[in-house]
Amino acid sequence: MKIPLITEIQRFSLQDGPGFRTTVFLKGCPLKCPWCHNPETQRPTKEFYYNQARCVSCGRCVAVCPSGASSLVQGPGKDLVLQLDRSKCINCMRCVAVCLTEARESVGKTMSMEDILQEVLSDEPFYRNSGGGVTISGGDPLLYPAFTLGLAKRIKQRNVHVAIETSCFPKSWKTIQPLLNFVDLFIVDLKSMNPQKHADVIGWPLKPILDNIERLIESHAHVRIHIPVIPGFNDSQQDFDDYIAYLSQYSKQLEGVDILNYHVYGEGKYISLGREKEYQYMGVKENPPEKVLPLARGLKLAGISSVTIGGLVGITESRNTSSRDAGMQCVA
Ligand SMILES: C[S@@+](CC[C@H](N)C(=O)[O-])C[C@H]1O[C@@H](n2cnc3c(N)ncnc32)[C@H](O)[C@@H]1O
Ligand code: SF4
Ligand code: SF4
Ligand code: SF4
Repeated sequence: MKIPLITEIQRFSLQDGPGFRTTVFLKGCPLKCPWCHNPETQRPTKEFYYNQARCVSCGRCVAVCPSGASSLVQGPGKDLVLQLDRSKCINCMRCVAVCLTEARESVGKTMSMEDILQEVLSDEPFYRNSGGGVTISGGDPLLYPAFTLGLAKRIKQRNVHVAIETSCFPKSWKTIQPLLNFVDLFIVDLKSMNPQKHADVIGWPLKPILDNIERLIESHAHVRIHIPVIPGFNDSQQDFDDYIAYLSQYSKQLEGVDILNYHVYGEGKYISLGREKEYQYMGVKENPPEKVLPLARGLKLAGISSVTIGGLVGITESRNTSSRDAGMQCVA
């Protein structure tokens, strides 16, 4: 079984499903959404953040670096400054271990299934009181189907609600089907309805994703759709109409749709990972919330009962009640 690194276990999360949740972020994703706010979860291997503001140019990392990726060079004044050449880095993490100021921070932790379970189940009483549970996210949990299945099973054994947040990318339904018995809610991201744009920009075909959504619905799984609305990518009226036309076919079966307006929270992480050059959205302004209202209204008019802008923030529902029945924030 392929075991993922964990980038974070986020407690008291309100946006990754109903109620109070703990979200487990797995490291690794085969898609390449250029706006992704979790760039640290894209690569499956360990890497590190470098926060220049915390660096005191002590040179400890230079002394241990086996590849010459870290060096001290003359700065603009007389002082030496640290220079980091990530192209030489072999991710040995020695520099992280010796840095005393936390200018270097490791991303991706090795954890056993038992460690993860212990941490996520420590908030069981909060889940019961709020109708919450555990969300497995990333990266993409379906990159690690056996691990995700194992984790979901163990959490379900404690009668705790399990959600997974995924782009549903696998080309084979066989990867997803075994999860049906152990996952209470599939939160599926639909990044574009345009097959060409989907393949060109995200690097993955749209068709298998739509097939998987349809199979989930046919299997009576609880499904919420996330639509990230990204400036210049899928925020035109044509894009909105395409989403509405497709999702209206499933208006009665879907739990709901959450519209996620693009935000810039990932910017600092791209810089700390040394990937600012590949982040095409650096400096791109967020759309005003009213930009997505035509999409929200269109989805409501198409008969989708639960449509939110921003996700299920603060929703309370009793356990074993689907979010379809919950009193959630509705728009339009
Ligand atoms: C980081 S993804 C992880 C789970 C899975 N890989 C997916 O794409 O659904 C979690 C959610 O964050 C959303 N997201 C990613 N970057 C975003 C951004 N810059 N602004 C708004 N939402 C974003 C995605 O659309 C998805 O709904
Ligand atoms: S060990 Fe830390 S503080 Fe010292 S030079 Fe390296 S990054 Fe900067
Ligand atoms: S992780 Fe990279 S920069 Fe740090 S010591 Fe190892 S090779 Fe050098
Ligand atoms: S699929 Fe999710 S985790 Fe992967 S790049 Fe896209 S938004 Fe990020």
